[in-house]
Amino acid sequence: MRPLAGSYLPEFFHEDHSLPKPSWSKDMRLLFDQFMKKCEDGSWIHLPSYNYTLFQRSQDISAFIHAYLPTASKLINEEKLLQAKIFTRNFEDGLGFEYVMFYNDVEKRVVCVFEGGPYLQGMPGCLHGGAIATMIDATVGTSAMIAEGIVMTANLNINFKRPVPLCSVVLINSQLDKIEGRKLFISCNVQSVDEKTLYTEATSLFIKLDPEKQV
Ligand SMILES: CCCCCCCCCCCC(=O)SCCNC(=O)CCNC(=O)[C@H](O)C(C)(C)COP(=O)(O)OP(=O)(O)OC[C@H]1O[C@@H](n2cnc3c(N)ncnc32)[C@H](O)[C@@H]1OP(=O)(O)O
Repeated sequence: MRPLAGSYLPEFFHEDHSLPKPSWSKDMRLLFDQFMKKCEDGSWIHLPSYNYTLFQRSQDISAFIHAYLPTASKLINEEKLLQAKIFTRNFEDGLGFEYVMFYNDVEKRVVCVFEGGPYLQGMPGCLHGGAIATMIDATVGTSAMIAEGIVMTANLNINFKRPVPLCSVVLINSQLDKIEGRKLFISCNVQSVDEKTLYTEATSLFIKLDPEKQV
């Protein structure tokens, strides 16, 4: 399996969607700048984000699925796979998921600065719970992938404690708690920018995929 490499991907997939855009709010931009400052001494790393999955060439996606997900591969339409994109990165700017992640290797933490746009409404004026769950999964998933490579979410347990106001900026803080064999335990919370409101708490279990197993 070839590793993910920027030079290996077609030019139009190189756009890093985690960089500031005119649609970002002042809070989002401020937090981005604060974290970029923390990156200067190397303690934090800015994680780029693209709108493709691990591989873009159809034969590589196919090889991945056959190696890691042989059961699913029987039901997958390979032609449709050519259109596959990460769904959090395919809304128009400012309308859906706007986010940027940073990683601290010493603390084993991934922090996501997230602003959920107007197309993510659930209850009036509030962010849809599924959108929050998606971003929690993406944040803890990133943490798991950094630690162990090819992983899948086995369990995601979420307590929604306060509604998240639509179009507000939140901090998603994740922490790799422990690794036991193929199991990764990662906890997470979602807080307001001023850290005064705890919106959501979550725990998760990720499993490192074993290509010897028929999943
Ligand atoms: C560039 C782009 C970046 C983009 C980066 C963005 C990252 C996004 C991340 C998104 C990730 C997803 O949404 S993934 C999509 C949602 N998830 C899925 O579809 C996964 C579906 N489930 C599965 O395929 C399977 O259950 C697996 C792979 C998770 C595990 O299967 P397996 O490999 O056969 O493992 P198995 O033997 O069953 O379990 C291994 C050990 O884990 C335990 N275990 C397994 N499941 C559970 C469970 N739910 N709760 C407790 N414990 C469990 C077992 O008891 C066992 O413990 P012991 O006996 O060893 O002690």
